[in-house]
Amino acid sequence: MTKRVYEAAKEYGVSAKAIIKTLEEHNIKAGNFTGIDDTMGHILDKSFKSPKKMEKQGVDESNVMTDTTRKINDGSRSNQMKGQSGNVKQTESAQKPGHADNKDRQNSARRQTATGNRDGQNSRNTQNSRDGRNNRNTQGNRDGQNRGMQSNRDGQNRNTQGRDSQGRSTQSSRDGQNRGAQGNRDSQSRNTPNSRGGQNNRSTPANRNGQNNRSGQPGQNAQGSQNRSTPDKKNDSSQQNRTNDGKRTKYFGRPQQGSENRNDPKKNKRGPHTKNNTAVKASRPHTLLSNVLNKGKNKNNRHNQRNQSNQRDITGMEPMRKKNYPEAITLPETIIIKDFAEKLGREVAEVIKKLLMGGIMVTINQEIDFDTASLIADEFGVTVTKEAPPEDPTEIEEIVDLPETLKGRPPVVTIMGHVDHGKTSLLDAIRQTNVTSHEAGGITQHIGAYQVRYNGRKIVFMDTPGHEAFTAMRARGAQVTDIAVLVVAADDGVMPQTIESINHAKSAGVPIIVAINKIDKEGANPDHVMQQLTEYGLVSEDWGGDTIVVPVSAHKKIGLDELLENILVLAEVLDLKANPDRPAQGVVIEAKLDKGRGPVASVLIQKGTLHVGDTIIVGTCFGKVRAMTSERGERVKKAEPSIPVEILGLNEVPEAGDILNATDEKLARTVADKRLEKKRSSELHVNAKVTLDDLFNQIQQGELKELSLIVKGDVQGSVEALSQSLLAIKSDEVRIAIVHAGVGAITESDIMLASASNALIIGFNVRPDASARKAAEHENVDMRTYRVIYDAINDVEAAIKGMLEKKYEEHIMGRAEVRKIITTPKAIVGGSYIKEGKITSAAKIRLIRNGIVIHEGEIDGLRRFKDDVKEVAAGYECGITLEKYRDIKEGDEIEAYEMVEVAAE
Ligand SMILES: Nc1nc2c(ncn2[C@@H]2O[C@H](COP(=O)(O)OP(=O)(O)OP(=O)(O)O)[C@@H](O)[C@H]2O)c(=O)[nH]1
Repeated sequence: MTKRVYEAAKEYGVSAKAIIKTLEEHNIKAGNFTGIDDTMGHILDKSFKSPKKMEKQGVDESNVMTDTTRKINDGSRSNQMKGQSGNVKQTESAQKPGHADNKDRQNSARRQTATGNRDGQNSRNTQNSRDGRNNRNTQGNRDGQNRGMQSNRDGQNRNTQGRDSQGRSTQSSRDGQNRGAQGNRDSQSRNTPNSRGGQNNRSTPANRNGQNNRSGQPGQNAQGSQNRSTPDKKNDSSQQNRTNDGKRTKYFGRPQQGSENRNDPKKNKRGPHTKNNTAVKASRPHTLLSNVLNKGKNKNNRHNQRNQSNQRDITGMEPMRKKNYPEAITLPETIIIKDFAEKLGREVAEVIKKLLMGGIMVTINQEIDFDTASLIADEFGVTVTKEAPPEDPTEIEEIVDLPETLKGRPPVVTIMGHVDHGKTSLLDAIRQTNVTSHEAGGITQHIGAYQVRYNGRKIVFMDTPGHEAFTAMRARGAQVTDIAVLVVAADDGVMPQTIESINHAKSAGVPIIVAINKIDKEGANPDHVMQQLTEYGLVSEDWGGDTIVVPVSAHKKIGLDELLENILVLAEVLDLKANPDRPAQGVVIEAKLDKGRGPVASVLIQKGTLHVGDTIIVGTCFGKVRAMTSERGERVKKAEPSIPVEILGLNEVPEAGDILNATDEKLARTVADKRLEKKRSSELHVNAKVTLDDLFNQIQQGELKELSLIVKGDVQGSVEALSQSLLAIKSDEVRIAIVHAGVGAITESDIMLASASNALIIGFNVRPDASARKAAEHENVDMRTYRVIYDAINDVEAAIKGMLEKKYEEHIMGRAEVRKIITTPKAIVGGSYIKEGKITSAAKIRLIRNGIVIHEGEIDGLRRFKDDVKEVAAGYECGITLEKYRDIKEGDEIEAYEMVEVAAE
């Protein structure tokens, strides 16, 4: 009777676990009650019997295993050890050129070893005249054993295809053994790994080979399985094995045939390097299938897949289903993962995985930018070039100016600085000294910029001090400023807007000249200012830095020449140039509709020269330049780079920051039309947004069948409660859907979601953050915030029924940031900085922490220095105490608002 694992364990004096583990290492799954077949027996012998014992047993076993087979077995082992065969001819052939090409010598060795085994098997089969059952068992055992040993030697390889193939062979052997030698093994045996091996074998080449051998034809898998499941048949099969003993070469016909082919290259259709080919050829269709199966079986095993391809290489065959990965691809600015994977010829999962490894989480339909995509493509060894962006019919083609066409142009200067530090006074002082007195005549008029002449050279000053104009232009992609003059009052020093100005200039890449103003004033301390500026990276040239610092007095007109001189020096360093001989390009600084003259636009020409009579396109407007005027009110016929002019002749009023292009009339018209179309459609899109006020109207007009809501709240409980209550609102006309509900402040992404899904945002005890407010304004998204759930539900219900009462509207006055907490015996004072608008002592306030409203109430005290004040404007600091509330913390936001009565419509 067959030994069970636990019995064997006793016999070897080891634990059953050790037995199971050892068998597992040889790809045999076993449990405590699994019967030990011969293959297993040999494995266990080798593992748990001492060499001496083994030797002895080897002799003892001579009645089972012939000397020949042992020799071959040894040969196979030595093949494995050396990675080459010294004594088996067929194995030598494995080293022929086709294999020598193979870089993976290790695999080659493995392959050779496998072949050696097979060969050995064949020769055994041929030579052996012993009982078929035994032979087959022996073969099976040896085969299994050898390969098992190989697996042992190369643990890594256990999961490779090589190993698979070994595994399959092993299983096949076992299978053959089961069916052949122990055809009537008990059912338990069928449930052992062997029988599982048998199942696998049905789809594996080795087994199929075995089956073919047995049946003499392929496609006997079913029979194989029948054998296993039908004892009678199994017996038949074993009977057949035995009776067919003499025809064993037929049994193993294919390998034998393969062996012949290997020995005789002439017979080998695939050429000299196909020793293995032949073997594989015989089983190629099976291999294909088994590859697929193995892929599924071992899909998580990268090594396996890698070695599969190695194995194929060793065979010298074309890798099966070889993918032709592109070497180079072109990519647009952004690409969806799915399309990207397609371009790479890779699985989406592979691409996502690579991104994940780079710390980027994406989904199949998500977009990645060109840079990210190039990095990933690089990982796959694919070269990337950027696709030319599709032509935009709303764009005017950029003219590239050759270096030789460029000529010097005046610098354009913007004056920036904190409130009251003297920007306007400085501009005026420069204008008075350098415009009115030097260029007599003409009434100066405001056109947004003016030119001054100093030492025979021009400087253009933007007439709108402060960074508002600067940032507005930049937001539209227009950069007009070459140099920023940062005005800092010598008595006040660096203030919040000074820092903001520095940051704006820095982010725009505009060099800064510091003008320390009011040096005439008592208490002026320019050194202190210079000291403060070093903290922001502005180190004066006098102190070894590279920032030009000029002490000035706008009032006393001190240092103005020096300032202008330095502007010109810096301009020279900047080497400001433009091509004046080309169609003009400029930026609108200001625009208005003049009753008498029609649309008027102040433009700063940046490239080329604008002439009266030129056809121009400015944003969505177009026209012919009817007249041009300088800031002195003089009519001019042309305007060169850096020159500000006021132009007449446009069909509409453009917006500040719009780009002017001189072009031909037809193009101007069509492009302006396209731009207008684009603008209208985007406006239409924005206008279609649902609002609580317009809800009833939209429902009535049948425009709205579903009211989408985004619910944000301070805690999960309130979000859930509010969502449930909102969903419970009954209406025949409209269905309520909550597209998103979450905890936390209303963010920009909530707004974008609301915009995309035409949803209303209902906030409970939360407020929108700054970017969300801006986005909501831009996207026309209606946000409603509540402190009482009941109010929110009431409002939505009333809006659906068209009964929304709206007597008062909340008007946000300003926002302050609490920067320091001052504790006094009487109160907790929030030392705050007014970021936007203003805060008045009578305002209602909300105290917001991380976007959550933590308190709503009134202001108790508003102080600047030691004085109580009624209001504090943006850019100033103040102390705020709240009525009956002391939990103020640094970083909190105080939002001041008032309720404004809305006039009845
Ligand atoms: N003593 C002295 N006072 C000056 C000087 N320059 C400006 N001032 C005064 O400082 C105050 C603010 O000057 P503005 O030119 O209005 O300052 P600003 O920076 O343009 O102010 P905003 O336009 O409010 O941002 C005015 O009262 C000026 O008279 C100066 O050089 N010396």
